[in-house]
Amino acid sequence: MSKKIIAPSLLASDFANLQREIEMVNQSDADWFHLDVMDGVFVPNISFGMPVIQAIAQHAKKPLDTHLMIVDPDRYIKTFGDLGVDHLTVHYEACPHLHRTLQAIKAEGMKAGVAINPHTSVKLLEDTIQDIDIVIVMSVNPGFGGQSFIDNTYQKVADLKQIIKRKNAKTLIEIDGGVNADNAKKLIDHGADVLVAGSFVFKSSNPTQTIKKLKEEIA
Ligand SMILES: O=C(CO)[C@@H](O)[C@H](O)COP(=O)(O)O
Ligand SMILES: [Fe+2]
Repeated sequence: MSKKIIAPSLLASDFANLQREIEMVNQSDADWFHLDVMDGVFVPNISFGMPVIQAIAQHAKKPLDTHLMIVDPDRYIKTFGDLGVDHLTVHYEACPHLHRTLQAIKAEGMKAGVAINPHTSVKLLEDTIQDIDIVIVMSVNPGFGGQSFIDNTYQKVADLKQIIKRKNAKTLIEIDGGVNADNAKKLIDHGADVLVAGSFVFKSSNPTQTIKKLKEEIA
């Protein structure tokens, strides 16, 4: 069985001590950094953008998994590539020419991801799945950390796993939103490969230990 991945979301970290938070993730059992970019249009919130990611990239020693919650993401693909981002995920709902967008991301040397909102069926990815490196199944409505996990995610993960198998694709399934020690193992059992965790990690009293426990939970 392939290695399961934990990606702490810096959205829930202490921005006033960002370097310290990055070092914590560097030293921890976490595998990736998850970076949430929000534009205040696609989602009703604004997080951080290029200058902050540039600063993060200077200190982070693990892959940068970047989740764009923005309209018209094609405008910035080259910029994110130049910043050294490793994975660039766009929203299905924001891309009228998804196949073209995926090719453009790969042409800049990044892994190409597609995120789907809770109301978006995994069936809509059938025709592009072989071109997608990562699918982020949103288990909350995007825009904010600290929300409650939506239960029908389990079924979506199982259905998506079937599509990936049937199409002989190598796509990773990533779950984003409300992930904690209570749902982590069940998500993996349904077919997830990557779990994003924001509040559960950074709002805990010992984030390093929390990451370690999550990793043990899904091992
Ligand atoms: O993309 C998003 C929210 O839109 C996520 O990446 C959150 O940052 C996850 O935070 P928690 O739900 O784990 O607190
Ligand atoms: Fe995210």
